[in-house]
Amino acid sequence: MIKVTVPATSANLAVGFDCVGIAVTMHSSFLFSENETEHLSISGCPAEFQNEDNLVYQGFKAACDFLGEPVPNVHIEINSKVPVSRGLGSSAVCIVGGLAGANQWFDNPLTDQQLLEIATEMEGHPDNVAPAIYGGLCMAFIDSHSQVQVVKYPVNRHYQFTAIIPDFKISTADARRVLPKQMSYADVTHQVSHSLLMTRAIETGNIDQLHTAMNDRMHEPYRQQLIHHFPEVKSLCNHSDAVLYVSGSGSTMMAITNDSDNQEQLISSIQSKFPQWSVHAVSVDNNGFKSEVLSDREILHY
Ligand SMILES: Nc1ncnc2c1ncn2[C@@H]1O[C@H](COP(=O)(O)OP(=O)(O)OP(=O)(O)O)[C@@H](O)[C@H]1O
Ligand SMILES: N[C@@H](CCO)C(=O)O
Repeated sequence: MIKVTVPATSANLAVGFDCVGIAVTMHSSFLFSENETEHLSISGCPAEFQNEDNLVYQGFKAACDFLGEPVPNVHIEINSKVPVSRGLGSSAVCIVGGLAGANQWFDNPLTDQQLLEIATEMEGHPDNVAPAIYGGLCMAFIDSHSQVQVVKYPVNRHYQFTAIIPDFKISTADARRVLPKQMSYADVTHQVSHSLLMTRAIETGNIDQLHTAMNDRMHEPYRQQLIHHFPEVKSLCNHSDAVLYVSGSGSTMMAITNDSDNQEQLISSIQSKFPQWSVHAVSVDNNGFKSEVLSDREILHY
């Protein structure tokens, strides 16, 4: 039996739309085993995803196709801690999980770069799949030769991340539909300068610079209409000196602090104002996905 563990990812970091994402310590795991009765069965996820269209299976199949191998009859057990359509990269987690499961099945012939290329094609943009594969804060883009380039940036160890997860979904497709088709030169200049400052402030731990940097003009102004209570959350963050951004395409909002008292104060203020939401303190996952073949003894523990 094969086990793959994949971290959730938080994309965009405000001014890094479609090219920056960070892996965090919230994980989903996937078990792959031979299926002796049918070509596919899936357990552990909502019934609506227990079919051929399941993204874990689609990833599994894509890797088999890439390798020119017949798709094995498989049972997939999903244990997902990453909420669906909440801006924490659940689709990227599934795609990377399926690709890595098939790769392990055939003794890992694919490199991480090849997994990245296939995953990016499936997801449409690399900002979630890159950190799910490599861990840490990744800047990733498709270059003029159609290759996916990735650069990892350091994250200052004094920062704390808090995922504020509302009780409603926003699908990425819906959140992309509200975006304008064009930007002015002035807005592009704003975006480039602020994203450079963002990566620098993330590295140095200068939270004042991070406040200045995370002022997005590409997507957050348009997506805030989909995230009820964004202004109230922002105001609570201001009281705790926390920087706030829309994680991926929402609905999760990610807060960054550099003082643990501020983080605790923020968590308790969000919990009392929005008791139906979940709030998680998370750290950076620097490793990315992990795949392994479980021993008989380990299988017994499942
Ligand atoms: N546990 C799961 N089991 C099966 N499919 C899942 C699971 N979690 C997510 N998915 C798939 O991922 C889709 C959600 O992807 P979507 O891009 O809308 O949101 P997201 O990836 O969570 O958010 P974002 O890309 O903004 O971080 C679901 O419709 C489903 O196809
Ligand atoms: N960069 C993507 C992340 C969500 O998949 C977006 O904001 O639409």
